[in-house]
Amino acid sequence: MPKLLISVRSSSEVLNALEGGADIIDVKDPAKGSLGLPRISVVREVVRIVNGLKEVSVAIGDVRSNAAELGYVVTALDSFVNYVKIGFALKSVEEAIAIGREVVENVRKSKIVFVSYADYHKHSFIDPITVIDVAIKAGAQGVMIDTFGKEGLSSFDILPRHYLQEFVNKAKKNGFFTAIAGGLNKHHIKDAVTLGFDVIGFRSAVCVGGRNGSVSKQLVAELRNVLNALA
Ligand SMILES: O=C[C@H](O)COP(=O)(O)O
Repeated sequence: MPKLLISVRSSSEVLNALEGGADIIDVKDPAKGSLGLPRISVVREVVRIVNGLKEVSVAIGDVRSNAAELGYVVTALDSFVNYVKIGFALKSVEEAIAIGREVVENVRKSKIVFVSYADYHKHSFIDPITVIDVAIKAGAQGVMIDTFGKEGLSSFDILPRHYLQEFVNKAKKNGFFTAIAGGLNKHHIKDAVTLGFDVIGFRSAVCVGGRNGSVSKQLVAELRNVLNALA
């Protein structure tokens, strides 16, 4: 059964996510973008509350250039979180490979997830299947699709099913685990399972008060129940 990833923006949301049935607590700052880098103090507090009971991932930004800070960020996060997610908000494959290598070379224990955007076309970013090629060259462990824009369209609204299937097949053939998020709701879970994604991620659908609101235990539990019913 795929893992249920729930994104939190503060430690006060963690218990609701855990008690609702999340498998992965994903820390990000939604006010700073799709994969907004959270403050390290928030990450530390989340890790303390999760206390090893579940996995923790951290988003390190919708990266647009090979900034020197990247290596420092992943070095700081390595080993105390399970996954580090980096968003490739980039137009150049060569730059993406250089950034991917910078991240991978500075991480020993955490798993690296290369995130691409379903709405890549709108922003002229490299597309999700090309990001798998970047992951092959740079050496990540997982690949993920999310949306860059958070104005309502889901990854399933934007990308055709055959594209998503090709993404999963190519990723698995090359040994990567796969994740999908981006405006998903409970009615997307069955499709994500059928396509073979290993992780399904949510934020907006489990928040009261929108994406910048707060995680509801009941809304997380509803997703958990849908997932369990498909097992
Ligand atoms: O990594 C998962 C994302 O936080 C999903 O956010 P969203 O459901 O608001 O698109």
